[in-house]
Amino acid sequence: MARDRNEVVVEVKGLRNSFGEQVIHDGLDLQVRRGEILGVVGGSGTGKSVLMRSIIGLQTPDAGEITVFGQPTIGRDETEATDIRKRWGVLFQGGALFSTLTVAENVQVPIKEFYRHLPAALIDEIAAYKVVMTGLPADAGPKYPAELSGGMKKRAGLARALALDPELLFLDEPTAGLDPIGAAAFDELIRQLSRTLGLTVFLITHDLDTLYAICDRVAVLAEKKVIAVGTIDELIATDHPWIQEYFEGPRGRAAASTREFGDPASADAQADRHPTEVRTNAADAPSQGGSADNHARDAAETQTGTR
Ligand SMILES: Nc1ncnc2c1ncn2[C@@H]1O[C@H](COP(=O)(O)OP(=O)(O)OP(=O)(O)O)[C@@H](O)[C@H]1O
Repeated sequence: MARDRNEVVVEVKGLRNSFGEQVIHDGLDLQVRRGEILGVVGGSGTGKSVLMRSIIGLQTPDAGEITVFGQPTIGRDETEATDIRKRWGVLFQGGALFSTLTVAENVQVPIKEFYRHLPAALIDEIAAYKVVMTGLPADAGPKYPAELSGGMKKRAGLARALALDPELLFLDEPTAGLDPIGAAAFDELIRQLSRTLGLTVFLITHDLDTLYAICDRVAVLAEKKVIAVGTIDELIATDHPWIQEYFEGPRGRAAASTREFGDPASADAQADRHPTEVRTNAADAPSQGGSADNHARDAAETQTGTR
């Protein structure tokens, strides 16, 4: 049965997060719709990763409501939380693979966690399929992360995120650290997978090329909330200074010109837009909190949470 592309898959209402005196989010609202690739941007330290961690249950907010697939995620008992978690995959910043496991074993971690009674041969087969699905050569399965290039590590992390056939994919800066060709290839992979598998994608990025190439809508974090959501053209039409500087500055213009000169991926993305809504509020520039040790933190989370 065809799925309603206006269905809200993730809904965040009135989110508040703080660390001691530092308030990260206050009154943050956001919706992610079925089948869209939603880019999430904002200055460093504006709380993009904390938002993602709140949605996936790694961060307990001070206040607010979060529903995923129509079900509240805060305060659920373990069984209910597990049932929801099975339906999403996460690629953390840096890939966060277990360094002592091979690629195939990394991909098997969530399968064994959630479906421990599956026969070993079937788990092997599923993992091998996911490895190939992300464009890795079949012989990458027995390799350790240290033997892989940066781009291959990202693909291995993506294979693990896809292990359970998720409907919803969270990606935290997936192209960070990749060369432009590798980044464009990874963008294309995400776009293809999202189309083929009907995935909904929540994608944190600083990469303007990624936004133009594959995102249906973009949410801008600033001033402790989501100050605007819409297509890039709609965002550019707003007069918020950070949005203007971001999209109309030299790097933004360079990324836009790539689109204008016929990048096929972005042309498709533009042609298949969802109905959009643009909201903006106060015109102040966003706060620029420092964000230390994100990579170490994500790796630590992966050690405990597998995704
Ligand atoms: N566990 C934590 N304890 C204390 N402060 C934290 C914690 N997690 C995040 N922060 C702080 O919250 C703020 C937002 O962090 P977050 O990692 O979400 O930012 P970000 O927008 O993803 O930044 P970047 O673009 O640099 O990755 C930062 O100031 C960060 O230092």
